[in-house]
Amino acid sequence: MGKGERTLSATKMDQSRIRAEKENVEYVETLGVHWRNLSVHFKDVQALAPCSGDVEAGQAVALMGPTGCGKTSLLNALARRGPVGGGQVWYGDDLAWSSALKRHVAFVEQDDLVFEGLTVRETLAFSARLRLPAASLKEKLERVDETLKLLRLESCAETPVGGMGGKTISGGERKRLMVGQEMLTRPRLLCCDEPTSGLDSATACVVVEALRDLARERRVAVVASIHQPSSRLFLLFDELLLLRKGGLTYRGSTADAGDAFAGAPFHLPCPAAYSAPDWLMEIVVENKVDSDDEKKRVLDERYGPSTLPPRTEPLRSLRAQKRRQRYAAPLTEQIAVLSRRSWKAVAPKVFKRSSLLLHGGNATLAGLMWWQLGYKEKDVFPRYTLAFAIPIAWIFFPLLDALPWFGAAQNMLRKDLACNAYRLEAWFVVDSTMNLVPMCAQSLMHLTIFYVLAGVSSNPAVWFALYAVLVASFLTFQSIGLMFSAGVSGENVVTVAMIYVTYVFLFTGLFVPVSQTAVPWAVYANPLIYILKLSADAIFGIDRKKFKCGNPDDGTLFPDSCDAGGDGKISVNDIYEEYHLDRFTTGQAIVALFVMFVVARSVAYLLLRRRMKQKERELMRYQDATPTAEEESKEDVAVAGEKA
Ligand SMILES: Nc1ncnc2c1ncn2[C@@H]1O[C@H](COP(=O)(O)OP(=O)(O)OP(=O)(O)O)[C@@H](O)[C@H]1O
Repeated sequence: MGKGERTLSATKMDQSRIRAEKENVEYVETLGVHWRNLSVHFKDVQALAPCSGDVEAGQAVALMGPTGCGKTSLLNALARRGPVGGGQVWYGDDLAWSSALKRHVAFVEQDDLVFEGLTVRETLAFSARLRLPAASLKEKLERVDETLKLLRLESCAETPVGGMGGKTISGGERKRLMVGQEMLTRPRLLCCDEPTSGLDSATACVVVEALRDLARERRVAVVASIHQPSSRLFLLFDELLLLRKGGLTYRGSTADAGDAFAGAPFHLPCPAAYSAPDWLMEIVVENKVDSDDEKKRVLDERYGPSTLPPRTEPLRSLRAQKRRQRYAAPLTEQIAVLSRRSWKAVAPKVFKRSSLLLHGGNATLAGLMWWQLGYKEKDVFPRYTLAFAIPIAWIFFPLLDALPWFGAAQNMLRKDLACNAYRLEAWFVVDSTMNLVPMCAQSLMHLTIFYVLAGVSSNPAVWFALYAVLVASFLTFQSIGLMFSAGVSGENVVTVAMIYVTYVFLFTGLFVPVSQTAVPWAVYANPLIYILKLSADAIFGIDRKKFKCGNPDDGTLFPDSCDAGGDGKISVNDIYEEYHLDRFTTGQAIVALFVMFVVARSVAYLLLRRRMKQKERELMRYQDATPTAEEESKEDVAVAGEKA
């Protein structure tokens, strides 16, 4: 690190100290983590056998071991994202876990969850805006620049993170971006779950170099689980914690690890053809280090849970006068940032070629079928069916479009909610509304083509009314789709949606009179009948044109007007009567649709909330259910006393 950079980070530390003092929060410059006899259980499953260790500030520590030995469980316990079954854990010199520590501890998950459509800089900027408390926008953007530099992401800052076709960032850059998102909050302890999984060894080295630099330059305590590292990558770490199912197998410098079992009673020197990490993994996986009682005894003497002294002095909680607000950004800022983020994903869909072709093609085909309707008796029935044909696409597509909504968003949502980036309500309103924008544009194009080709009316009010019907239609059916998406899991969601679509098309009263069905109320619960009514109101009611009777010898559906004695004109009232369009009023149809929209959207939100809250509650249980400092100190002294 150059002199200039050192001065820069010294200034940053001073700023952090001043900010902490202003907020009357205890300033934490570094934060190692220490654990003694720590174990993790899930009911009867022991996920992590008792083990002890330390990760000091400024150290990069690798966590290795066979699959299922408890690496993730250990990381989760240290970052309080999972249960701590037993033993002691403390932070820094003497801090017990408390919710005030949360902001100093970051966790990088195994999955690379990025919001497709954003660039690297935008991803960091949106995270900064949502996750940095009370800093000005300028400060937040400075933090983004600093993070880009720190993780050597400057050269790809303007490259999309994925999803838009064309150039996107590499796997290694993605991993560094994940670390960068966590580094924005300047944590003192960083836990990474398999940050190199899926990367080739050269790219993995770049990621680990970034972690090591972070540890050295920023005095962050870094602990990362790692699979099959190359020798070069392995030696980038200062220390190794090697786990096996029964506990810790090695704890010490990575440089000495290869020969740790060369002597008696193990006699397992690293063969010349092997790299140290490969050799260590092999002897652990094949149980070569604990194959007899003598080896077990020596292992326990060297690395067993009681080889590091427990803490006997009381612990204390981090002093934080103000109770921190749960969300760093106010609701308005959350909505503004989420809207911009969502818009980035939605904007390319508005004029997506395939969608324009689909809806333009459908409208043209339909327009050719209902070609240039007039106002004669023969046009009455086509105009009636037109009331059905115009909104039909805006029932199907919004419903089907909404089905994958929750499945696609849930992982990202879980990650963002876990770090309190925004409220679920804010995301729900913004995301579901933004997804309507492409529909608004495409339905407008669809209606206009269809309208002109079919010669619906020269009265622009008819066009406006029909567009309003389409908006009502996709609002209602999108809400119903969201409800299915949030409430029904897996493949069943498509099955349920298809059954619902069948119901919507059958229970209209068009095929069998309502009174003759076994469940007449089911017709009235069908949103389609209200959409049909409103669509017919626009076509006949707003236009209010009379239709010229045809030749009476051909037969007529409107004998009162067209047989002898009639005036030769079919009125709107005759049409309403013939097609039972006066079953309910326009006002009743609007109210019914509005109620259905509100109910479906509210149920969708409640179902989503129920699903997300289960996970969130679990996390909060680990993060917030903490004994007071006094209780914890008593407990720790008692544990230490028992051991002594
Ligand atoms: N929530 C849970 N409920 C029940 N058992 C669990 C749970 N989480 C983990 N386990 C079990 O605990 C053991 C340790 O799991 P953990 O994920 O910590 O291992 P790991 O070393 O990280 O594995 P991998 O390298 O495959 O990711 C495994 O046997 C796992 O099945």
